[in-house]
Amino acid sequence: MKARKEPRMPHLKISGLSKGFGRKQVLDGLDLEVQRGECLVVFGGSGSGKTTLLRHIAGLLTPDAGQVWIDGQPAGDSGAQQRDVAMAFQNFALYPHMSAFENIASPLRARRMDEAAIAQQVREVAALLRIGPVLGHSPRQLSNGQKQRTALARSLVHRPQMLLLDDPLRNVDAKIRFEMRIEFPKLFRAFGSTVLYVTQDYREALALGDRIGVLVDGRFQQIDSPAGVYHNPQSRAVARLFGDPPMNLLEVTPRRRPGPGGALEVPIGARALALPEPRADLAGRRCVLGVRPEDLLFGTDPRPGALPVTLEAAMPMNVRTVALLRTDDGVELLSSRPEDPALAAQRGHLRGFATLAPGRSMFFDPVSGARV
Ligand SMILES: Nc1ncnc2c1ncn2[C@@H]1O[C@H](COP(=O)(O)OP(=O)(O)OP(=O)(O)O)[C@@H](O)[C@H]1O
Repeated sequence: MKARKEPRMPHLKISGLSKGFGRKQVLDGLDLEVQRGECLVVFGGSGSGKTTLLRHIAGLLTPDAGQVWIDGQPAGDSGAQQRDVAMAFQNFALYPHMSAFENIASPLRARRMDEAAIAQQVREVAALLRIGPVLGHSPRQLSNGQKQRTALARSLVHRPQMLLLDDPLRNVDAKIRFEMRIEFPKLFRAFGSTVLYVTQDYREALALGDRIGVLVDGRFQQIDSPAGVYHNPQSRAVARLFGDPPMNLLEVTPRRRPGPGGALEVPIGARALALPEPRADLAGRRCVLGVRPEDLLFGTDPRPGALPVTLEAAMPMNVRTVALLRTDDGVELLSSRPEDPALAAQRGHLRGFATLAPGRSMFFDPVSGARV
């Protein structure tokens, strides 16, 4: 007889979680499942409820409704201490009177571990975080990056099964943020912890998440892989949260192009832009067209179905060049392409044409914002 495959129990399961403070509903029937060893990034704007969610998982808040399960056990049944959940906050405060070693050792001392085991575990985690040489220093002798690593070592040292990180890179400089973004995935893998990682920075979310939960209005609007939220957003709200420069969003009513074939175009002012995808279902329907700047192509050669535009300005941005285009009716569009010094050096206005990259346009309902 064949063995039946048991469905894997999620390490963390949240269903219908609701929480309000006064009249403000912060979490509104939120659902989530996270597998053991997974890094789920909770991404949302300031005040969207990210910290409130982590505090429920850590057992520091009681929900108004709904439930948190850890390993299939209702989380309310045991205190946060027993749950093997570690939480680290934005400011990562270190004890100022203790050395880096003692700061890292403090959770182990609280567990009454013996000295030899403490020394070994502290040294192991310090080696992984590359702070071995500064373990004897006090916090004021550490650079900001070393402080950050020390604080992180303190939350990882007892190898928590679940690690809740509340925007840990918010207050560090760009260089450390970049370094840690590269190192975090390796560290998380080395420790095997399930990680819930809160951030307001979409680049951090894309870099770190196995999956990203996009928190808007107290619920996850989409929980998906980084590629999924970026290339296949299920709503306008999710689409506009990812990407810099942001996605072009235009209210349009697609119509059939003259001639045979049944292809569509979107009128923009007095002209129209041909749609490369077959979306006959959208003919005559008012909707919002979403096009990422990298999918709006600019060139100086006329092409059938291209939209005449004027290049107003081009600026370098990271290793890309972003062009601000304007249609003859004054509609502004952003187009981006791999670094293009000739375009970036362009002075004065340049006439040209905009076209859509095939298969990359998205459409949203103008009222609900849902993908159509
Ligand atoms: N204990 C509390 N009492 C009253 N209101 C609270 C309390 N905790 C949080 N709030 C409110 O709930 C909302 C969500 O707060 P929360 O800290 O969860 O947001 P966040 O997404 O983590 O924001 P940020 O990214 O800015 O830290 C905010 O409007 C906040 O003012």
